[in-house]
Amino acid sequence: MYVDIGNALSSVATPGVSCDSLERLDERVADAHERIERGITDREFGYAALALPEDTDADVIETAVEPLDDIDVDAVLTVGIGGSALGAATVSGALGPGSAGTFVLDNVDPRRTARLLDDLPLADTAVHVVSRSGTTAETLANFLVVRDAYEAEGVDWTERTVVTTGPDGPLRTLADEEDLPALDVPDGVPGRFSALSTVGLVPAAIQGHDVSGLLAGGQAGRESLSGSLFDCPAYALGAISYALEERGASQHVCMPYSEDLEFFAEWFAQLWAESLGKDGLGQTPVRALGATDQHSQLQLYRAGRHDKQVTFVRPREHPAVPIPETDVEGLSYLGGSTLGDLLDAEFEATEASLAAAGLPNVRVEIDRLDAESVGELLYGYEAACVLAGELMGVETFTQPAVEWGKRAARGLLGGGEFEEADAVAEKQRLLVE
Ligand SMILES: O=P(O)(O)OC[C@H]1O[C@H](O)[C@H](O)[C@@H](O)[C@@H]1O
Repeated sequence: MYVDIGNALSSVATPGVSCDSLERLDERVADAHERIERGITDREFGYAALALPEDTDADVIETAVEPLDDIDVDAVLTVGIGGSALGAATVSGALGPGSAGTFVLDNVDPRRTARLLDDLPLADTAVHVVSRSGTTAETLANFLVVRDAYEAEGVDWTERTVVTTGPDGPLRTLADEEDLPALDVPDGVPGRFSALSTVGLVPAAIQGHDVSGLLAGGQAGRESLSGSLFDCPAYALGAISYALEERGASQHVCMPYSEDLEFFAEWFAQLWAESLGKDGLGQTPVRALGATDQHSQLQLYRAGRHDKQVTFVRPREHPAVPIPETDVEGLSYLGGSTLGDLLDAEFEATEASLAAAGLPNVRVEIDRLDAESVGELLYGYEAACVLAGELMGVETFTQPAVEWGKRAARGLLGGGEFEEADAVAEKQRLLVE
């Protein structure tokens, strides 16, 4: 992974702004790096995520999905939500379908769920049900609906299902009762940091992707961590994002120039929002796609309120799709190029346009969309996020605000006594009166 913060540095280095000078910032990166290293070594909660490339056993994942070889798997359906869905969606999205298409049920929208279950060839569809807690209402409800659809078609779902969950909870009970292949979530790793584990890699294994390569890429990211933002791409990204946030960049636009990285932008949104949105701080993540969103959002980024950091994410190599020569007047300039050339030109023009307008932007590149590069990209963003959290002084690995809503929803559905549900009921009562 390569990170170029050149276009953002001038914003940070502007004299008189209430932001650390670069030198001081780098000293703080060195301190934070020491803290992070201690956390990784001791496998402390959260920091353990940065040890996943070493701790995840590709063989365990590959062995768990072996029984699926007896079925001609055409599709893999992930049933999970948040960190239990987005890592897998990102990996599979970035690497492409491999031997089976991937689908994700991470919402309880009845229209979408019904349509998806109607369309999927269930006899040839493997299901990966993931919930770290084993209690998340959306995931368990969707799984019950999926099971029912298999039974209605007379297809044995138990032969097609792999579960990944924690040691307790209803999902673990169900896996035990039905004798399903069940993988453990890694200890001490919050869902949004678990892409490079059983949580994120099962669909990739079913699709025949190179799970060891993904972990090797993560390990390259691990080995690149060092005590200076000038030597470590991940920390350059984390430190500049922190510094820009301090300077008013309250929004962080993640703009991949690759359709296959669209899920990556969604994964980034959860990582950044849940980890850093605390104590009145944090950057609101915004998802955009190059070149498409140049034609819808770029006007705002360049000429609207300068409260944004734009981070471009792109592979350096593209498959060659030549644009045919034409003698149509006004189009001849396209002939002889490839779609990749055009995409690159669009990217470079946009980057220059934002820089010329003084909007800080960062460039994150990988060589190509292969297992190693994607593993390194995911690891690099996680390390960037952990570093930014250290610099901001927030509790990166918790999400109390999300949990309030989860408890309230369960309470409202009769899933136990929850004070939060009482608060919602009281608010509804006041609205009615
Ligand atoms: O994996 P689960 O326990 O089902 O949790 C799924 C998701 O639930 C919540 O929304 C949390 O805020 C997320 O961080 C988590 O990834």
